[in-house]
Amino acid sequence: MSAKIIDGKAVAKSVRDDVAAGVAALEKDHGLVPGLAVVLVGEDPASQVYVRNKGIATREAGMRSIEHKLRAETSQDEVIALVRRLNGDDEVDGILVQLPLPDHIDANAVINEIDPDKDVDGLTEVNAGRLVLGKEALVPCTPQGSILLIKTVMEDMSGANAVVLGRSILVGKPLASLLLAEHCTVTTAHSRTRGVEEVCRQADILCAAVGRPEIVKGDWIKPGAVVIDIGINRVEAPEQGPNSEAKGKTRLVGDVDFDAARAVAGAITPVPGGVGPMTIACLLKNTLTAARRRRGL
Ligand SMILES: Nc1nc(=O)c2c([nH]1)NC[C@@H]1CN(c3ccc(C(=O)N[C@@H](CCC(=O)O)C(=O)O)cc3)C=[N+]21
Ligand SMILES: [Mg+2]
Repeated sequence: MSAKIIDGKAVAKSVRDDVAAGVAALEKDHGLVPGLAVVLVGEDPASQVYVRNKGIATREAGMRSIEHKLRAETSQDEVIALVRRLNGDDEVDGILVQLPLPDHIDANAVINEIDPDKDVDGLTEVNAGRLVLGKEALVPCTPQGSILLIKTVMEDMSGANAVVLGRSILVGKPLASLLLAEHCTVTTAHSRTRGVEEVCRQADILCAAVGRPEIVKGDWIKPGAVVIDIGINRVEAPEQGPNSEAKGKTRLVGDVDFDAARAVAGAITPVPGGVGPMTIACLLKNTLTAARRRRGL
């Protein structure tokens, strides 16, 4: 048996098309063009690529992209002052502060300055609280995208055993809340979990978000399970010898040993082309949602 490969790029495209249609309707009916402000501090190359891609996707959806690029030495107070300015700017519907921030800045302090109704990353304490309480929230993009991908292969998650590997604030914790809201029986496993392989083998839905390349092996997976690989790990391309042209090149791998897993799973997301594209699509979705809700639409 070989698993169905879940095409995150295709699902993301359809989410983005829906967002674009919603944006067009908002402009036609109300003369509103949603705006997404992205704040980048420093010159981290990976972050620069993400921010550029977000800008392109935002404009493709018909929204305004407002990019603030600050020097790596920018003080925490200056970043907070910018966030407050964006909070007060009516043209700005969504605010995303790109993580990680430089070491001298307390990311928590900055994130919690964001107006919760513009917090399109869903990372403020207010949105995290709303999510856990089952209230209307802006939901973190990667977990939201993961749920949408599961729904493409599983009509009803009710009663399913869902295991989330990882307990980060960005992914693991909110994903566990979302799975619970879908009526799954949810287990969060992490570095202190005893017998993690056996825990994973019970999963009808296995979500891996620990940031360790290919740690989930084929024999951790229950036959027929849905496997959502949230890891994005850049590793040295191993097939390249010292004389290879590609020496020093890297490739992207997930937290799951894909080739082994696809022989056991019922459905699986690839890396790249799985959850990653959904993250950006859901960011656009949240920005449209924020633009509507802020105006009671
Ligand atoms: N405030 C904040 N919110 C974030 O959501 C956030 C962040 N900071 N900092 C960095 C991480 C990472 N992240 C990704 C988004 C899309 C892809 C993505 O589209 N990946 C492609 C491949 C991209 C590539 O080739 O590098 C894929 O998986 O197919 C990956 C990673 C959002 N993050
Ligand atoms: Mg996110």
